[in-house]
Amino acid sequence: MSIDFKVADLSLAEAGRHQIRLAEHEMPGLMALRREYGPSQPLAGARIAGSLHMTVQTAVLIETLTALGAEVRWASCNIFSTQDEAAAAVVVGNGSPENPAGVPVFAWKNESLEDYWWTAQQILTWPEGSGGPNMILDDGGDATMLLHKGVEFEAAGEVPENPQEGDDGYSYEYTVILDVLRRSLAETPGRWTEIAKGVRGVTEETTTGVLRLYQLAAEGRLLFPAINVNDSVTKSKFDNKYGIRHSLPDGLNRATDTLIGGKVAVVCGYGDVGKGAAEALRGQGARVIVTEIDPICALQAAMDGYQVAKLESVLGQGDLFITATGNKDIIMADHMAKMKHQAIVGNVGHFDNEIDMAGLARVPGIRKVEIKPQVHEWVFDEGTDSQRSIIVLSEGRLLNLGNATGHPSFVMSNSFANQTIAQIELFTKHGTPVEDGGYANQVYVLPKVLDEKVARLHLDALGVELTELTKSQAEYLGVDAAGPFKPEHYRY
Ligand SMILES: NC(=O)c1ccc[n+]([C@@H]2O[C@H](COP(=O)([O-])OP(=O)(O)OC[C@H]3O[C@@H](n4cnc5c(N)ncnc54)[C@H](O)[C@@H]3O)[C@@H](O)[C@H]2O)c1
Ligand SMILES: Nc1ncnc2c1ncn2CC[C@H](O)C(=O)O
Repeated sequence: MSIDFKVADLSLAEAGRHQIRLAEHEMPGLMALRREYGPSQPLAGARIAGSLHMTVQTAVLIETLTALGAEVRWASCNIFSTQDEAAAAVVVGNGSPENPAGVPVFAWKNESLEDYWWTAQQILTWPEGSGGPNMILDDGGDATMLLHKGVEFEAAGEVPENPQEGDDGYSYEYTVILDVLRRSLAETPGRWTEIAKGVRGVTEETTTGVLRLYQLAAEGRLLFPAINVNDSVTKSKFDNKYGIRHSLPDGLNRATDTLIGGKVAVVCGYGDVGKGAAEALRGQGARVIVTEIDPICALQAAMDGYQVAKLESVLGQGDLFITATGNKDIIMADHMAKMKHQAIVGNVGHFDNEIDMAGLARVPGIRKVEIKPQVHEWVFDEGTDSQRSIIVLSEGRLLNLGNATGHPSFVMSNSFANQTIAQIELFTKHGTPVEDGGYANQVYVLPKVLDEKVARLHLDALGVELTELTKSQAEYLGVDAAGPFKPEHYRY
């Protein structure tokens, strides 16, 4: 291979290619964008650092970006979410003229945290003379955060001391990140500042990554423009909800094959993901209890027929606990100690900070038993009359990608069509004055007309027959018959 890469097993490439070929049929949005923009090559010159779950669906996204002229380097945004056959197929390539040599991928299932942060460096540091990345495509914001922290510490002239266990804000992963940056500053001072200068913008996939972007922007620390892909309606109201509705039961069944029907399922968080999770579990016959902090979402859950309770009130009832909050410290060790024998605990939020895995490991006498990869039994009070255990999936990381293969292609086609359009927007509008439609170092959402375009690209495949507004109806509604059909403040 003439490119650099690190994947589990290149011999899986043929198997991956078959799955990618079938996925293309299920991703009409991406395939339509390849037809529409292929001739004009709008991403020619784009060098995209991608940090997003390396799945079969992501492979179709990557090969759409290269079909539009981009060079790409890719890592996964989670240590368990890579499908090794997809990674191998992307490295080998699809033999197209725009992608003759394949794409450098640095991702494999079951990375260590040290591996993970090594892969993040690989997508941000391009071969000598290549010019480095000029676009970032992020999911959760780890690549964007590494670059921003690198610039911050280079400006400070040093990397802070590693926090010690027990310090506020301590996590082992954060010490890994600081070690990476400390080595980098020693080896190549100014590297991250140089890289950041070349980046035209970042497009962010998910709710949690978007939160981090708005925080950076609010502090005036965002180093380049950003597009919040998550809040395209055709992303968050589809992927987050209908995607999890499909992939949560998939993950649970592959992990434990425990019957869900008749059981009590507790879903923490009733936002877009929690709504899909609750619907899926009710669809399997579970009695679903929701926890929420937001009175509006709590009222929605109640009106959708769910009991809404505090987690502490239902610990002894739940057979299944799923976190979907995008927040931290949701299920703590003392909660898990009070759960029923063999209760199943899993997370579908972006990060593993929703479930207190570190606290669980510190419980006196606790024993961790690997049932199979990404399925662990944690035994409390072993050898005593009160011995019991819980089953934790994917070590608290998102189980639909750790224990299964994530959302299906059709729903990811919506998300990734938004990603592709957002990449084209930021790359081609670089240098355009804001008053002429360019982008400042702020966070933007794609215009509704593009959101509706993504929806249109997916209607035929589902046999949708769209009604057209008459001229007088359009005038009555005060909209253009071709759309956009809703005001910006409309909530879908
Ligand atoms: N696993 C996947 O494939 C996948 C897909 C999309 C998004 N996500 C991630 O899932 C998470 C949720 O995404 P979302 O779009 O549903 O976000 P959201 O903001 O729409 O919903 C989160 C909900 O959790 C609630 N919440 C916050 N703290 C809580 C607490 N302590 N107790 C109970 N409820 C609480 C909020 O009020 C909100 O209603 C994010 O981390 C997002 O990045 C994962
Ligand atoms: N199949 C998938 N491929 C890539 N990413 C996936 C897949 N399923 C869920 N995700 C997570 C991305 C999702 O848009 C998010 O917001 O986290």
